[in-house]
Amino acid sequence: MITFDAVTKRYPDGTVAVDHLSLEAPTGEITVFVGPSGCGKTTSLRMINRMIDATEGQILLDGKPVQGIDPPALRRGIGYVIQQAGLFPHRKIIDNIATVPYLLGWDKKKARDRAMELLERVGLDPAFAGRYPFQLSGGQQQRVGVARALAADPPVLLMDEPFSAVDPIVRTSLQDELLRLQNELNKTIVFVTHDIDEAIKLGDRVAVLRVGGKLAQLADPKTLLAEPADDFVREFLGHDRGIRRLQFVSTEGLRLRTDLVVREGSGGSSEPWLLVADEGERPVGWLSPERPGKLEPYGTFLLGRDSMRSALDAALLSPSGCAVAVDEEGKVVGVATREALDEALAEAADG
Ligand SMILES: Nc1ncnc2c1ncn2[C@@H]1O[C@H](COP(=O)(O)OP(=O)(O)OP(=O)(O)O)[C@@H](O)[C@H]1O
Repeated sequence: MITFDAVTKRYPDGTVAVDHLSLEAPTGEITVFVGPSGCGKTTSLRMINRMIDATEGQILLDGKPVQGIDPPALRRGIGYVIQQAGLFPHRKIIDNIATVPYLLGWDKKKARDRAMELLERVGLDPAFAGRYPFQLSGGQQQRVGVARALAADPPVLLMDEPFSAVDPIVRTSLQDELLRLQNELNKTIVFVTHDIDEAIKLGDRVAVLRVGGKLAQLADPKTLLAEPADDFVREFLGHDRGIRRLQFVSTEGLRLRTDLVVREGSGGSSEPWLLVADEGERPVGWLSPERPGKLEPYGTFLLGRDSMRSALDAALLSPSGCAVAVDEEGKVVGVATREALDEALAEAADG
């Protein structure tokens, strides 16, 4: 657990970057610091590993003030990932990853074995081990940065805008990868971003900071979206707040119709749309009895696993306005009609 206890940072020129910040980043969870440019996110993060020292207040690591721990010893237990990875350009990937194990005096073979293990863990081809950073894409370098931070298995990981320099598709896959890794590793992670979508996706808890380094709100993403503390947070969350909230509404109890699912070639119905499924019960397309023989596109969501946001998206992908519920194998479970989606939305708005 990392505890900020009334932490203030005043730079020598008088700028107050962080102002009486008090919060806890629980063990094994991802705590995200988010806020507009200059609100003190990076300063807060760097005070944890003492790259910057607090002016007032204390930061405690599992109850021990970090100010009392020698910085090199402190940083051995804290992995650090920055934007654009910050890899050593003249070292091979394997040696970049093994940086901290080498510093800790591990023997070369053990350090390199560990680096190879991590290379795979972060989803990279072992063949990259012998390359240099410039021979990797930005996203691949970022994965190496994560592997390097994890090399000595530190319990704490600090990540400062680690994915902001890559394109949106690579960014999404890096975020997914981090969540997958965290599932296995359960590190205490503090993650800095200015992107609220990233904060909501990754954070178990999200700390919204305002310029002047004051905490505006600390909450889990669902609560943040449902109950912003004030106008600043509401504005920062943006106009899509309602839609984003649907990410946290389950599709589990959604009312489904199975009578609208038919086999190819079946005819005659008074329904405006029927979903055609193949022999293996997989969806093929929507059929309007008015236009026999012409199948229209469909959208699916995984029942109970995907959120209402995905179900709505699936409905919007089809002229039928209905979403197709499937199971883990992609087989049709039923169809959520507009009425069923409406009901669920009304319930979500109430709750
Ligand atoms: N060494 C310094 N000396 C004086 N002021 C500083 C120094 N470093 C940062 N600041 C100021 O402290 C405030 C907080 O900076 P910080 O880098 O922590 O913000 P941030 O939220 O991480 O911003 P960004 O999202 O733009 O990276 C800013 O006003 C910044 O100009």
